[in-house]
Amino acid sequence: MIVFPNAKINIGLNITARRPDGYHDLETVFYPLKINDVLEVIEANELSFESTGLEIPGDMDDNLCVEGYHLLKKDFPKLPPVKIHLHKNIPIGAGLGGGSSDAAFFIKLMNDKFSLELSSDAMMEYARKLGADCAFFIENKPVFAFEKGDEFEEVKLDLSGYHIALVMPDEHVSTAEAYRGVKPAPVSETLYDLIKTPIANWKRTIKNDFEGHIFRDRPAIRGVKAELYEHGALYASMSGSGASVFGIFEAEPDLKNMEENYQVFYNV
Ligand SMILES: C[C@](O)(CO)[C@H](O)COP(=O)(O)OP(=O)(O)OC[C@H]1O[C@@H](n2ccc(N)nc2=O)[C@H](O)[C@@H]1O
Ligand SMILES: Nc1ncnc2c1ncn2[C@@H]1O[C@H](COP(=O)(O)OP(=O)(O)OP(=O)(O)O)[C@@H](O)[C@H]1O
Repeated sequence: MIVFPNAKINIGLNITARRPDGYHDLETVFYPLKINDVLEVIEANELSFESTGLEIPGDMDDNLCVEGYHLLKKDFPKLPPVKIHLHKNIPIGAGLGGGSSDAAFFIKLMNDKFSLELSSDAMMEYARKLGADCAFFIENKPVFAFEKGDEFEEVKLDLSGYHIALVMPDEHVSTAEAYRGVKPAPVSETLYDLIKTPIANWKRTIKNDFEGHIFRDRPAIRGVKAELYEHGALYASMSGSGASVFGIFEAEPDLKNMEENYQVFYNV
């Protein structure tokens, strides 16, 4: 069985409080992107994991798909061993949630393949244990997310009439490091309301709280956002904890000069 885990972007990200468990409360809007990994699972005699494509840091046991297998196996001891093949295409350490998506799609695939009969809520519960971003990818539709980023309210947001371009500078930001640099603060106007306003307003109203310190330490990323605006973006922002930056355009932009320095994905 083969599935195609996709990336996400965060449109707006407000970090509102530090939680007693060391995590942070936040509000963000998750939007699915058309950049995909390929994940194949075959029944086998022993558990194995192999990856092709982009190199994934860490060994087999650190991979979120393998962690997902162990998590399910605890509750479904009869689950047979599987061979997992992941072709990695979503940039890593990019704020695109690639690892989280692989894990969520792995859970959905195992649920289908072995008829585990888990509800969407039950799969989200497993996903939450693997990472804050992970639960979003179970239903994988635009949502306003709150608390740790793993509780959701559906939002009607359809950007299919726009062109989203994604630019990947040659920088990788660790999520934990990104959170350490932020001073949480409550918001005066919730993103849940702001996201319903015209995109032309977003440049003024919708922010990613990570940009402050990450742009200070890594000016190249700030430069990418500025260039997207110079190319006519209606809205541009770093995604999640970076380092990728996306731009929302009315028509397909010509970013050829950016392609010389960065990896550019069009119409994602
Ligand atoms: C930056 C975002 O991608 C925005 O969507 C997410 O908040 C990160 O989600 P994720 O990568 O799935 O995060 P996890 O793997 O659960 O956590 C990685 C690290 O990020 C920090 N973390 C994450 C989520 C959150 N709400 N508060 C945090 O402080 C913690 O230090 C944690 O150890
Ligand atoms: N299947 C996987 N794909 C990529 N990274 C993985 C995977 N499983 C575990 N990891 C670990 O997770 C780390 C970050 O992965 P990922 O690419 O999802 O981060 P990110 O782009 O910063 O996403 P996020 O938006 O969730 O912060 C990697 O450095 C790697 O060690």
